[in-house]
Amino acid sequence: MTELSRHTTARIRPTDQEGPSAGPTLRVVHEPDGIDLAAAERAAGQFLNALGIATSSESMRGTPGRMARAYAELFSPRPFDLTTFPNDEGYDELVLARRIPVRSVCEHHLLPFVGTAHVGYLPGGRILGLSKLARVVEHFSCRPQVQERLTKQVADWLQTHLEPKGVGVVIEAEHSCMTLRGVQATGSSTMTSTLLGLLRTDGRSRSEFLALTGATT
Ligand SMILES: Nc1nc2c(ncn2[C@@H]2O[C@H](COP(=O)(O)OP(=O)(O)OP(=O)(O)O)[C@@H](O)[C@H]2O)c(=O)[nH]1
Ligand SMILES: [Zn+2]
Repeated sequence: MTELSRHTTARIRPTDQEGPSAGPTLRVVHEPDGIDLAAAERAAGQFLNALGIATSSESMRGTPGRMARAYAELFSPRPFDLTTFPNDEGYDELVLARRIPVRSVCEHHLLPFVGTAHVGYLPGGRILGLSKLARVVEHFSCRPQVQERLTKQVADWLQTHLEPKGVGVVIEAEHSCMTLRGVQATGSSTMTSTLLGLLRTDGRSRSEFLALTGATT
């Protein structure tokens, strides 16, 4: 079973199973392997105590529970409908959503990385509700991640479910594990990209996409 299928369920409602694969009511649900908040709270308390941090004061008594709920929230994306519309006008130029916020957690240190994503596609038979580009980014951000995988998962998922002529994803993010601690490279950011279909193979489309995202060829 792939990483994608293990974590992500895309359901088509029974009333609407006909038409292209990305029909108007494709329900996207993330099913984490199982969140036990009580166990997470106990573990968070032990973790803090093991680091010499007492949790007995009034102001910190609730901290293990808050930690458990905070991480559970970071790992629980909101379900959404992947709404698409027929491309009746045959629009065949780039659709690009820029500066979509990215908030994720690196899987090595469980520290946040934050930045922006530029997500674009060249339409095929259907166009996508614009907000869904940001929802797909959120969907794959809400789990322990590496930026390279996040970038590729967003692109691959759109390619599979929207079937456009091309997809491009560029992410620029600051990893707090690299800025607040460790090497302490304050202000550094990391860029990653995935280009698929015509955005990968057609020189003009590729250059246009990279120019509009501010990335260089
Ligand atoms: N490729 C990649 N690496 C990441 C990402 N997020 C964090 N890392 C890196 O994961 C690596 C883990 O390396 P380790 O040597 O095991 O961890 P460490 O001793 O804490 O390393 P330092 O951060 O260098 O102190 C670090 O180099 C992090 O910068 C990511 O999204 N992609
Ligand atoms: Zn890290």
